[in-house]
Amino acid sequence: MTLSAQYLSLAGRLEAASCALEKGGITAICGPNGAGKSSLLQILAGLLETDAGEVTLDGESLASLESRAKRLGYLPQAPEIAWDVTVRSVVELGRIPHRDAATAPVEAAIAAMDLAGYESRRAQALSGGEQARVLLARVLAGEPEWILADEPLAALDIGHQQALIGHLKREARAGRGVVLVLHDLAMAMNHADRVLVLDEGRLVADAGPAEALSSERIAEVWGVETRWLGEEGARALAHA
Ligand SMILES: Nc1ncnc2c1ncn2[C@@H]1O[C@H](COP(=O)(O)OP(=O)(O)OP(=O)(O)O)[C@@H](O)[C@H]1O
Repeated sequence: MTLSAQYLSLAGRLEAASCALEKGGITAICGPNGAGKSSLLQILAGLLETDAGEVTLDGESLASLESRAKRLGYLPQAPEIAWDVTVRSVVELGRIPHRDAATAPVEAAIAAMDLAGYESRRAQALSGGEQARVLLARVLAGEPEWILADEPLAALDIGHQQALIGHLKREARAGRGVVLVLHDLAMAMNHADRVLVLDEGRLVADAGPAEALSSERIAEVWGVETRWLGEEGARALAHA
């Protein structure tokens, strides 16, 4: 049930980062530009080699795990669709690790990402946010145990952001692991169960959102004076 990283180091990108992530909740990875968030996510997904350290899934090294692609679904930062194919074909690619043509997960993913009616359209000709939803649907169609998504909310309008975070919360409650790189600290504060904060390649916090994203920590790591407004679960971040 655990995706675990031990002393991950990669020159200029990460320094001895260790964490043990659990299924059943949303973990957010936050930090300033260049802090190492995408690098950590790619390493957790088994897509980037480290100079030192190891990632294990339920105690087994990712490096030697044959079922990695089936168990870990990864969405890169600012993805683009480079192939001239239909929306449905892109979403169906999510089934490749399973080597099947199951339609129910494809339909469910299309519905979850509000893409009903888009199935026959050319994916390349969609807007940036629509393409982002198609690529998210591809990840969901693979029904991975872990969803690792780099800035999945960045291109989405507020309605689709709310819908996606609601969907990911339900996936987490249903027992999946969800790990999201987020720049929107209010989203992390309101929706994550746990927040990892990276600063210049070092993991400087691994705690619940209120502790990890305190105003003091934001000042220290991001160099910005802020204060949290509103109630728990509906906080907004204001410049102090
Ligand atoms: N392919 C690469 N080769 C070498 N260094 C890289 C590579 N990709 C990123 N870096 C460097 O590693 C550091 C961490 O980059 P990373 O993309 O992990 O940061 P990030 O926290 O995701 O940043 P952002 O918020 O800007 O997306 C940066 O200094 C970056 O310049």
